Amino acid sequence: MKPLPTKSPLALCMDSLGLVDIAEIDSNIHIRLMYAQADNFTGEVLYDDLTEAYLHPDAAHALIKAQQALKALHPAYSLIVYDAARPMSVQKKMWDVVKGTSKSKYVSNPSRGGGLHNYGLAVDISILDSLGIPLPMGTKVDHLGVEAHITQEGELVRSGKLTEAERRNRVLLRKVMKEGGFRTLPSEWWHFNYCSRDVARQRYKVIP
Ligand SMILES: C[C@@H](N)C(=O)N[C@H](C)C(=O)O
Ligand SMILES: [Zn+2]
Repeated sequence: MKPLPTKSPLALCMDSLGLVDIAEIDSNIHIRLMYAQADNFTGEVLYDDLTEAYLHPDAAHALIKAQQALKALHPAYSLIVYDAARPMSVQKKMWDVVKGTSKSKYVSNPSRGGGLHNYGLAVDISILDSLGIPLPMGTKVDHLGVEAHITQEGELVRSGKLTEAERRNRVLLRKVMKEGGFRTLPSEWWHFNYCSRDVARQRYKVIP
């Protein structure tokens, strides 16, 4: 008999908090955690023992609805998750990199309660085409700058910083995520919250 794969301490901690491994509930959603490699905005590996994407069950079910909405429109496309539940200990490392810089507005401050990732209620996500290649969205995921803002896409297209096809791809991502029940974040095309910060603080638990 094949032995069961062993889970890392962080994965077991996520399990113990009642979070769900997205791959276990929908194996068609791709997972590639961007903070498990050093080529992220911090320049450091932040998840040295996590390869799974976890979410609170409420957000996980919304994500499955979003994947179904995408498949209904484009059967060959699939969602790809770059980050999901994120411990507050990791949020502190991110914050230390940006605090006191112009990039601090792109990271939730842990001393103010952090953000929705720290409850397993936010996801960083994009769309893969039929060949498994991410659709062009105008910037890489986690580009901390105005080109990633969703509030100025018309102007970005007019000034040649975003193509019309890239804008349409972002619109498609927003459409299916909203159908799932997620909300957008003005400064990041890839980030979606399941609920407001107030609701998260009232009804859900922080991941330490
Ligand atoms: C750093 C970026 N990927 C991110 O997650 N930003 C949000 C706003 C957060 O830190 O909660
Ligand atoms: Zn995010």
